[in-house]
Amino acid sequence: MTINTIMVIGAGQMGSGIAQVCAMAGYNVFLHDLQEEFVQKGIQSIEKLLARAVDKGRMTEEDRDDTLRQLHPSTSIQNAAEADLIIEAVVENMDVKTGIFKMLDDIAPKHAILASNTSSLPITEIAAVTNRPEKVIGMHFMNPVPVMKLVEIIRGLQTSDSVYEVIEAVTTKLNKVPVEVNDFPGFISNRILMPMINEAIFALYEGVAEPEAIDEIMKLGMNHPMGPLTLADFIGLDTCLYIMETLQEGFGDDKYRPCPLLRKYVKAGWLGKKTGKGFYTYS
Ligand SMILES: CC(=O)CC(=O)SCCNC(=O)CCNC(=O)[C@H](O)C(C)(C)COP(=O)(O)OP(=O)(O)OC[C@H]1O[C@@H](n2cnc3c(N)ncnc32)[C@H](O)[C@@H]1OP(=O)(O)O
Ligand SMILES: NC(=O)C1=CN([C@@H]2O[C@H](COP(=O)(O)OP(=O)(O)OC[C@H]3O[C@@H](n4cnc5c(N)ncnc54)[C@H](OP(=O)(O)O)[C@@H]3O)[C@@H](O)[C@H]2O)C=CC1
Repeated sequence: MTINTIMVIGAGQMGSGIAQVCAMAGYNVFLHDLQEEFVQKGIQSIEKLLARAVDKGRMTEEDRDDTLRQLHPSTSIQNAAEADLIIEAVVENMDVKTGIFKMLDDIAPKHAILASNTSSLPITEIAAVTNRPEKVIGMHFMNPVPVMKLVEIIRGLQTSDSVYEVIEAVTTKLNKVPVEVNDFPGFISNRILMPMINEAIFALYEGVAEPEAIDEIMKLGMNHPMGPLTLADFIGLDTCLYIMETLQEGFGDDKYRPCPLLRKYVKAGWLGKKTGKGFYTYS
C-alpha cells in the first residue's frame, strides 16, 4: 500500500512536530485542529524551526519552500476523505480520542490507516470503536519530534501484520527508528519514564530537595539531558498526570498513584512550559 497523503489531527506541540517531519519526508500533509488560530500557531512553529534549520545550513531554502508547500492547514475533518494515513495527536483523553476515531472511521477511505500518538492509552480500546480495528495502530513519537529518533510502534490486539509493515516503512522514511511493542498501559517508554518523573515530584513534595537540585542530580549524576522536573514541564504536566492515571487504572496498582502536587499544579492551570508556569517559570 502506498501512502501519499497524511492527515495529522491536533496542531499542538506533538501534532505540529509530526506534520513537520512528514512534510519534510515529502508526504502531502493536512495539519488539522478545531480552530484556525490553533492550526496557524502550529504552522508558525514549523516555519520558525525550518528557518532555524536554513540559518544553520542544515536545509536549503528550496527544501524549506518544498516542505511548506506540502503542508495544508485544515479545520474541516472532512479532509480525512483524502488521507491514506491519519495520525491523531489530540489531548490524552480516551473519550476525546474515541470520539475522533469514530468520526475518522466514517470519513476516511476504506484503505486508510488510523494511527494514534497516544502516550499511554490502550490502542485496542481505541481500535474497538472503529469498524477497522486491523488498521488501527499506535505511532508514539517523542518530544521534540524533529530531534528525537524513536517512534514506539504499538500493535493493538487486532492490528494486522501488513499495517504494521506499512507504518514501519513510513517511520523509516521519516528518518526515525521504529521500535515495536505490544499494547499495555504506558507501553514501554512511559511505563518506565513517567514513574521516574512522578517520583521526582514526590521528592519535591516531601521537601527532600529544591527543584533545581533534583534536576541537577539527575543531569550530572545520571547524564540525563534534562532533569525530570524540567522534562515534566516540557512534556506538559496535564499529559504527565493523564499518563500516571492511565498506569494506575490500567494496572490496578497504587505504585503508579500520581503525586498530589502534580494534581494540584494541573488544577491550578500550571501545565509547564506551554502555559508559562510549572515547576519553573517561563517567559
Ligand atoms: C511523554 C511521552 O509520551 C514521550 C516523550 O516524548 S518523553 C520526552 C522525550 N524527550 C526527552 O527526553 C528530551 C530530553 N531532552 C533532550 O534530549 C535535549 O534537552 C533537547 C534535544 C530537547 C535539547 O537539546 P539541548 O542540547 O539541551 O539544547 P539545544 O542545543 O538548544 O538543542 C539541540 C538541538 O535540538 C533542537 N531543538 C531543541 N528544542 C527543540 C524543539 N522543542 N523543537 C525542535 N527542535 C528543538 C535545537 O534546534 C538544536 O538543534 P541545532 O543545534 O541543530 O539547532
Ligand atoms: N507532550 C509530549 O511530550 C508528548 C505527548 N504525546 C501525546 O500526544 C498527544 C498530544 O499532546 P501534546 O501535543 O503535548 O498536547 P497539546 O496540548 O500541545 O496539543 C493538543 C492539541 O489537540 C487539540 N485538540 C483537542 N481536542 C481536539 C479535537 N477534538 N479535534 C482536533 N484537535 C483537538 C488541542 O486544541 P485545544 O488547545 O483547543 O485543546 C491542541 O491544539 C497526547 O495524546 C499526548 O499524550 C506523545 C508523546 C510526547
